[in-house]
Amino acid sequence: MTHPPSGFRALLNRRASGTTLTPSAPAAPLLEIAALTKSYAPGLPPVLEALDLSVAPGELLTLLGPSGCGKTTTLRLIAGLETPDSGSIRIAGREMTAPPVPPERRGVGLVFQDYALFPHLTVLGNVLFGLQGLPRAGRLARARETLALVGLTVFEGRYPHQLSGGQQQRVALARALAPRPALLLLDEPFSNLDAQLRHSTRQEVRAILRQSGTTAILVTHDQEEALAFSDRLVVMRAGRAEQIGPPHEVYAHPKTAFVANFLGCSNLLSGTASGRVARTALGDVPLEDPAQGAVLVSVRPEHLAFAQPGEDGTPVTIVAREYKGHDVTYAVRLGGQELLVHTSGSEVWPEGAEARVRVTCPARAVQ
Ligand SMILES: Nc1ncnc2c1ncn2[C@@H]1O[C@H](COP(=O)(O)OP(=O)(O)OP(=O)(O)O)[C@@H](O)[C@H]1O
Repeated sequence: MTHPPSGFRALLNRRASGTTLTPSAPAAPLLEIAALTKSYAPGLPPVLEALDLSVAPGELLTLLGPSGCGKTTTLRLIAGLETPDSGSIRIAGREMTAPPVPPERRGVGLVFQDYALFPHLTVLGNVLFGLQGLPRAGRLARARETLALVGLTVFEGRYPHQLSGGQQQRVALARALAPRPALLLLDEPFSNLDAQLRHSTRQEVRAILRQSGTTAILVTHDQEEALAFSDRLVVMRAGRAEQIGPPHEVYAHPKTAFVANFLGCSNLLSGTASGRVARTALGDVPLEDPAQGAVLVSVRPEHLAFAQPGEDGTPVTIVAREYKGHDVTYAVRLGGQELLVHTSGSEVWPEGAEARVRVTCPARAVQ
């Protein structure tokens, strides 16, 4: 759970003109972070350790990782709400850390989990609040334009408590977008919404950001959200970026056991590799990349299937079944280890059954 930081009001209060940053060249990164390190107290291990990150203009990047890995701290450092111990943050080519640029002059907008709307202001009033630097006529036009962008024109006279959670989050988005920030930071913005609303709001927000060409960083610990939302994602672990890439690449080619299990789930088997094959408890498993010697092999549950009569397979016992309609996940026992097998819903095996499984795709050797 994250709350609006103390500098939030300052960010909302920033002048809408004159502080908005535009990238100097379209190809240059909009945000560049280099060797960013932060500890909250002397003697404690750093919360962020030499983090490198770059975000292209218009890109939607997600920071994904377990609680406490430093996601919110990264956003707070970018926004200027925390000071780094060392390292550099450049937004649109401008160094933000030395000398420190105050939050309200960074061209950064923020959206939080709990919306942080002002309850005594109408929807329009909330959006206008972020535009105090513009002439009154300009403010009204820009606020209404942004409310139209998020599809809330008809609600402009309502108060936050008269809106659904998803609508409130779109007001918060409008308020953050109205001053045309160079970079939008979204800190777990969908976590307060129920599952269905979370899904639709996420899609709407993504479409709005795309339509407005906004560069954004989303913080989440929800892997499905990260996969669906981002152009690239950063899997963070203990203050470091463990792997960065487009969602499908990171999912298909995890470099470490941590990434394989944090983004989706994976069966990890120890084995001995010789070129493109590893000998494991599942037999000889084909490898995507050649390796030698002792390896840890990651096999996605959807890359295991039950062998049909006549097909080779390793004998297993089915210990549990989770039927989900369109598909089924089985836990199977193989020696002393339990593996997950993900199959289509058309194939239903009873618990306790003896079956055989086979690997259907080349696997990854991970660190
Ligand atoms: N103001 C602070 N003072 C001291 N320690 C802090 C402070 N803020 C965060 N921390 C610590 O820094 C670490 C990283 O916190 P951070 O909020 O960045 O993690 P996170 O990945 O965003 O976690 P979550 O998903 O739970 O929000 C945690 O161990 C946290 O307890």
